[in-house]
Amino acid sequence: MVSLLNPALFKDQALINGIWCDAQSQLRTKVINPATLEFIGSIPNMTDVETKFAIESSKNAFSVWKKYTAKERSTLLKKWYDLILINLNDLAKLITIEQGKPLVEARGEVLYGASFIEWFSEQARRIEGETIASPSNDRRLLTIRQPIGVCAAITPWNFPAAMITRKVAPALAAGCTMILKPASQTPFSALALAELALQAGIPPGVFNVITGDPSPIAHELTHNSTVRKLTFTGSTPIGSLLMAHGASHIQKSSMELGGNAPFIVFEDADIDAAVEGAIISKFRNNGQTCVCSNRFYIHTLVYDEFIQKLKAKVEALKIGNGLNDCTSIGPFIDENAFIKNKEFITDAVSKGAELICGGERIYPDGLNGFFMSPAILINVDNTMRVSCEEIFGPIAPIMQFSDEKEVILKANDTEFGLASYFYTQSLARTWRVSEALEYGMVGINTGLISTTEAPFGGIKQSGLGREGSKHGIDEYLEIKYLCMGISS
Ligand SMILES: NC(=O)C1=CN([C@@H]2O[C@H](COP(=O)(O)OP(=O)(O)OC[C@H]3O[C@@H](n4cnc5c(N)ncnc54)[C@H](OP(=O)(O)O)[C@@H]3O)[C@@H](O)[C@H]2O)C=CC1
Ligand SMILES: O=C(O)CCCC(=O)O
Repeated sequence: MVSLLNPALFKDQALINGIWCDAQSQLRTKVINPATLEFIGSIPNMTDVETKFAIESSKNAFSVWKKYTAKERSTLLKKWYDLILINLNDLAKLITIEQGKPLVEARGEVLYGASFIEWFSEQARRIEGETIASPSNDRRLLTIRQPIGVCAAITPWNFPAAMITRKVAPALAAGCTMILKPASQTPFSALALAELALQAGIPPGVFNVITGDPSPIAHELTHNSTVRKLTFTGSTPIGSLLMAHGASHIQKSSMELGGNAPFIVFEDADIDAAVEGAIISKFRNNGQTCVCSNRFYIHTLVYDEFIQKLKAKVEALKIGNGLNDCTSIGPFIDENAFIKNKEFITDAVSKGAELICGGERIYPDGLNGFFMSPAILINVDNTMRVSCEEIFGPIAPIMQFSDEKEVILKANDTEFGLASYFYTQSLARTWRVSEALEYGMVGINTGLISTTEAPFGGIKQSGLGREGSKHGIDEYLEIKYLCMGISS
């Protein structure tokens, strides 16, 4: 049992129509702490049966919620935001215990997650239509924007709070209702957020949370034509599967999928800044974010300096239980993630790469969790899995280059297109490279790009749609065109 300042935040039931409930089967799934392997609690193992109830509840709630004025919705979202800030420390502790990230990052995630609720509480009041110049005097043309209706979200374990608010807040701001299925490995943050939404006065059924077996739940969410929109963050294969399911009734979807971010350091870069950016963009959340740098391209003229400085910083990272204040790197989410990363290293080394630090299983302070020391691989090439697949772990694969055109070709040579990064002090190169990179997001002289105010999303197989920013709410609105005949 987790000890919290506000014990009411630890919920181990699903929330349907404002009522905390168990699975009809009474089956439950265990959740463990990935740093200690200790049992945290368990959650109802629901299936399509409970999903149908949740959809019905969301449908009924939609008929009420869509009639709230924009200001009323905005006020309730703002109350939710305020309650999250009041409970910041408990929510951060829950994230660290179920996901493993250091407490300082978990606090950052709660604030980042809350910022979407604050932002969309403001955007709720800026949903606007347009008037259109008419081609004839006997007609007037205009548009209004209306909520899509019942929406569903399926979220991953790497950001147990922020991936929820980034989807739920714009949906509710638009006047939609939402059914969430959080990741089974990190459900407690989502359930705590739902409890706070109830306390804020968001009406029953507007935000439902169901936990359990992803296949039957997702099957119902994607085949039931009441659910007009699905938003997903996770792996590309599951995103593709969900889109295919939803296609049966032309379900609208937004997808935030895998990445393979290049991180390019040109010869005119500020190397200390580039090393700092590399540490943040590669090792944040133990490398488990979709925008983490996946491949480093370093210009030959600054290669030795970059490697030497990066290695010193990587070796200084403190690995351990995220609840300890000095920890900068936590565990993998599970053993499979550890094994996958070990295989990346073995594959790369067998093809000629050199492991210059890390890559070992470790037991910091005697902990049994899924820990690996952060690794740097040099002499990497594009035949190695580590440069083609999403790593999602603390491995930095490094390659050299000497020509701008060549490095852009290599950076774009992937089916992914989410985040990319480069370092230079040349203004002309900044524009050239920014325009040439085939990615939804480009970090220039920074390794940290995410913020509520900016559009987050990818191109190619990294996804569809944008989250956050003024565009995020559009994903939950339909445009309706009104054509008014006018007798003269
Ligand atoms: N873009 C991103 O931010 C993320 C990318 N990934 C990538 O995916 C890899 C694998 O991670 P993993 O956690 O397995 O990612 P998944 O895509 O499998 O999981 C993400 C979400 O999808 C759900 N899910 C799993 N299987 C199905 C299914 N058949 N139908 C519907 N929903 C499903 C999961 O539920 P449940 O938890 O119940 O299994 C979870 O809620 C990572 O190593 C990383 O490369 C992973 C997470 C986030
Ligand atoms: O990994 C993700 O899907 C979310 C990235 C977190 C962020 O930077 O917004």
